[in-house]
Amino acid sequence: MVSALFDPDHWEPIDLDLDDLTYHRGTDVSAVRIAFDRPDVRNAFRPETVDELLRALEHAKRQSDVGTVLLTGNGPADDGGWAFSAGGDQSVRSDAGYGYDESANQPEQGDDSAGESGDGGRVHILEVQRLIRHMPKPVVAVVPGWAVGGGHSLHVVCDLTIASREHAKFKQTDPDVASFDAGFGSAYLAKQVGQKRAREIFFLGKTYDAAEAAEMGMVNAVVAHDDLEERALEWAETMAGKSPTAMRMLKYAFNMTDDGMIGQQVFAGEATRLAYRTDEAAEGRDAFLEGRDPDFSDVPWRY
Ligand SMILES: CC(C)(COP(=O)(O)OP(=O)(O)OC[C@H]1O[C@@H](n2cnc3c(N)ncnc32)[C@H](O)[C@@H]1OP(=O)(O)O)[C@@H](O)C(=O)NCCC(=O)NCCSC(=O)CCC(=O)c1ccccc1C(=O)O
Repeated sequence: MVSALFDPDHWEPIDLDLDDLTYHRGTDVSAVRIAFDRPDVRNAFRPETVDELLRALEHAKRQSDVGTVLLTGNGPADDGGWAFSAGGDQSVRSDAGYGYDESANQPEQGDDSAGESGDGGRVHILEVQRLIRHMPKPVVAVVPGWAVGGGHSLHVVCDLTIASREHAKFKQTDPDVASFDAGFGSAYLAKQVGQKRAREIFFLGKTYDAAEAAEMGMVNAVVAHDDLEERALEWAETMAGKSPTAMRMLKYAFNMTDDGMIGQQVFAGEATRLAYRTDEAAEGRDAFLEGRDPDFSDVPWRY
């Protein structure tokens, strides 16, 4: 069983040789489902999990017939607990970051998905955050249980969050374990819930249920636990019916005001891609290739 909330009728597996995640593609909806699959540690992520997330998200990004990414956590654990993710796996954390399991296969050198391991530890969940942020399609956090620490930050950076009424719980333990997500996990959270609330979440470390999180503005919808994935799939179907270009441009427009020059660059890249489709662009390219001056005389100065 993948997860008690997983409906095998709607999904087929994608084989990326994953151990810490499951990865599926919708059979009748143009969505993928990526799920943490370490329920017995509340879906905490270790470096191997993060490498796999980077691979799965990059794969999802490149599927031009996939409109939505659902990110969730499988469950329940043997003790009945549910989790989206409890953040970085503290059992493999050292003073250099988070370490790989030495007894297992490590990423090969030159494997881009693994990145540089530097002095032996990794703190590369932030690369996952950036991939979600720049994903040219919506990413939905589907939260069936705990979203804690770095797991909380992941739901914050997703475009939408849908949460289990009965089991979803939101909590920031970063300062309890001497960690601090000083980017999207905190500063962007403050844009969602306001400065006082964001500071309360980090400084007091209280636990909030789905209804409280929705009231604060960091959760879009609270759904009966058993209906969680079905509702997420309905959202994916709704979004699949919309213009892919409009959705991509809107996502990047929402990002842009908070993302500085990188936000402008990402949005501008998409604008360039659209401009490349014009006759004007073809004329510029053809003139260069034919060794002549470009003739833009037929191109109107639009207003
Ligand atoms: C999530 C809890 C609140 C759940 O509580 P409860 O339901 O009572 O279950 P437990 O009995 O506590 O846990 C069950 C089982 O899971 C293990 N476990 C839970 N969380 C983790 C974890 N994060 N790491 C390792 N193991 C975990 C727990 O030990 C139990 O195991 P048993 O063997 O059965 O005893 C509660 O579990 C809890 O508070 N968990 C810790 C949450 C936490 O502090 N997370 C880490 C925050 S820091 C972080 O996430 C890294 C931040 C980060 O990503 C980052 C930030 C800035 C720069 C870079 C990075 C980066 O790249 O990493």
